[in-house]
Amino acid sequence: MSGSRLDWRWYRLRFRAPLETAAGSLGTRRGILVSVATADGLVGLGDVAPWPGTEDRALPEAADWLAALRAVAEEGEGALRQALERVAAVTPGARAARAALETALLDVSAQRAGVPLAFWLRSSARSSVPVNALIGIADPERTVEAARAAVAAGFRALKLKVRIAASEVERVAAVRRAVGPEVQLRLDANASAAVAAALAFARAVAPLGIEYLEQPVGSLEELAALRRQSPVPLAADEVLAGPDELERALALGAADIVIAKLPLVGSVERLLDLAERCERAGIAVVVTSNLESAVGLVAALHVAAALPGNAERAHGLATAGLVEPLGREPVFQPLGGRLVLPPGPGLGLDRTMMLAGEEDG
Ligand SMILES: O=C(O)CCC(=O)c1ccccc1C(=O)O
Ligand SMILES: [Mg+2]
Repeated sequence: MSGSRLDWRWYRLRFRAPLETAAGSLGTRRGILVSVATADGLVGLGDVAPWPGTEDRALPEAADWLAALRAVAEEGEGALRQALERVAAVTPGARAARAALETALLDVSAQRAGVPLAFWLRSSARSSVPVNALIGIADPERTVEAARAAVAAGFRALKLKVRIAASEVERVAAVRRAVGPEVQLRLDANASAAVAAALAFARAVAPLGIEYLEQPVGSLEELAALRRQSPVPLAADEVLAGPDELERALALGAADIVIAKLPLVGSVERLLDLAERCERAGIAVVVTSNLESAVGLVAALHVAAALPGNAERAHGLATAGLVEPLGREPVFQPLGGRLVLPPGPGLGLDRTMMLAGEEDG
């Protein structure tokens, strides 16, 4: 038999505690696990994990996009690979599905070559990646406690979710006092403020030594305007969701740092190309999870390990512990502030373990 098989299963992740952000509180998230089984007996995996909170619209788009490729997969793996290049992925759901299918096919290729996916993508990849701890919005005491615990566990970078408000400056200052001057602090405001308020906030936190302020305002134009005056470097995240937004961000000079999430970019290979371009333009790329299952998280880890640029830059991948694992999947918990690639070929996941499990979502 020369055909391949494309399958998928809906999942639901439950947060151990709600994650509070300036854009709202997250208690669950849904996604779709994708598998490609090849004629030579390999199984590749991918994760459809659109922006949390957009699942109602994006997951049906993703499932429709996958359904259109199921018959192509039966013609064979080669036909599926060609279709992946040809078939447009216009909607956010289709882009997340495209990222998942491409991940599954790359997983298969790297397994065939007998190397971890990161090394299949780039021979000079690294086998571990520094990561930032993620701390949601909470009162100052709990924030400081979480920051101390993260530093004690070996994290050298912390990302605090913040609101753009005068009261938040004191919370950030309390963290800086608790962790000392060496730990990197990143602040993420999730597109919640206007330019004037964001500028006042940036000026107020600048003396605390902030690595960057992530997406304080909603649009690229606002980010560009803010960046002309902000004493703190700015990162673009949710504003990059569209297919051409990174081009616009570069043209506008909207960001010092680009946050790259695989389901939003829609392609591993495109993400790596964009990262090359950003690095040449002096813009740092930080890969983050999208709060997905172990499949999407480990895919992002391989991509982060294959990125060009500073190998010691921390990425936003310390999120496995925030949610209940799906069944018996491995939990990618950082050790000493780093995530280590699983040693096996491809994504390095046990395929049978990932595919067993109830449909949910
Ligand atoms: O960057 C991290 O440390 C974790 C990832 C994260 O914060 C995130 C996860 C899902 C959706 C949005 C975001 C975000 O950066 O705003
Ligand atoms: Mg963000």
